[in-house]
Amino acid sequence: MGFYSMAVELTDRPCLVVGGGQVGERKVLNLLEAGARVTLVSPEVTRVLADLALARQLVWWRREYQPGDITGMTLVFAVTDDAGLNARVAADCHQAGIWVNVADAPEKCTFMVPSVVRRGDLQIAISTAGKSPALARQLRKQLEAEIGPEYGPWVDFLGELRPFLKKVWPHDQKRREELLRRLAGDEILFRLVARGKEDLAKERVKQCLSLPSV
Ligand SMILES: C[C@@]1(CC(=O)O)c2cc3[nH]c(cc4nc(cc5[nH]c(cc(n2)[C@H]1CCC(=O)O)[C@@](C)(CC(=O)O)[C@@H]5CCC(=O)O)C(CC(=O)O)=C4CCC(=O)O)c(CCC(=O)O)c3CC(=O)O
Ligand SMILES: NC(=O)C1=CN([C@@H]2O[C@H](COP(=O)(O)OP(=O)(O)OC[C@H]3O[C@@H](n4cnc5c(N)ncnc54)[C@H](O)[C@@H]3O)[C@@H](O)[C@H]2O)C=CC1
Repeated sequence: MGFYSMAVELTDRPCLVVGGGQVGERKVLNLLEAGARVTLVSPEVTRVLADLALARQLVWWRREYQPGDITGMTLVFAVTDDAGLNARVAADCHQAGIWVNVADAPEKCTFMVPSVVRRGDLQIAISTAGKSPALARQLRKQLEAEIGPEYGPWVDFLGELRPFLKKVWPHDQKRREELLRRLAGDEILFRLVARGKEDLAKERVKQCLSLPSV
């Protein structure tokens, strides 16, 4: 059965990470980047995680997992090196109806973490449904070489155009769609924005507005 991909809003949402090793560290860093409120439960943690706890970027419960820990959590990550414990965390979450990621047991996950190319608000997520995380990572590296940092400002630019075009043609959705598709693939505009020449790019958009629709 296939998996359903989502882009999830986690700002200020409580998320629990059980286990503070290498895998826990990777999950925590991604959660913090998404603005989640992270609680970490683990007797020992990596240096990076201990520093984040000291800087109050996360809450660290320095002890072993207890069943009540998952209460009220939006997402839970069972990422210890103890398979039995990970399975218990998963069972607690399944029973409580809480989404859970299990580092060593894809079949117990109610969500998996994809490999992600990040360029500002553009994200490209790669999932293999747990069949080959190594392939997901390799494809991320390939895409990172192809999709450069200039895609961040490009997405911002296109994001500004949409509400503008809605104002210009509030009732002509078909025309807006045609133009937005054309602009998203416009090589010259892309290069202008990549060179920081947003003003020139906007001029070009105005020219496009006067063109007959295709
Ligand atoms: C099911 C899933 C659950 C989850 O964690 O969400 C899961 C499970 C497991 N991973 C294992 C191993 C490795 N994981 C990685 C790397 C990543 N793993 C990630 C996700 C996922 N891993 C989910 C499925 C994602 C999907 O396939 O769609 C990434 C994409 C995202 C992230 O973790 O942030 C991140 C890359 C980030 C990046 O760099 O872009 C590497 C590569 C490396 O480290 O170089 C290896 C070694 C090579 C290999 O095994 O392929 C093992 C065996 C452990 C063992 O053998 O003991 C299990 C357990 C099992 O399979 O039983
Ligand atoms: N999903 C993924 O991307 C990957 C998953 N894995 C799997 O993830 C597991 C964890 O890997 P690492 O982080 O490298 O292990 P690790 O040994 O570096 O860290 C394990 C952490 O779990 C904590 N822990 C142990 N018992 C605990 C308990 N009862 N309550 C709370 N915390 C507890 C330890 O203090 C430690 O911080 C491995 O067993 C491996 O099978 C490994 C590589 C990638």
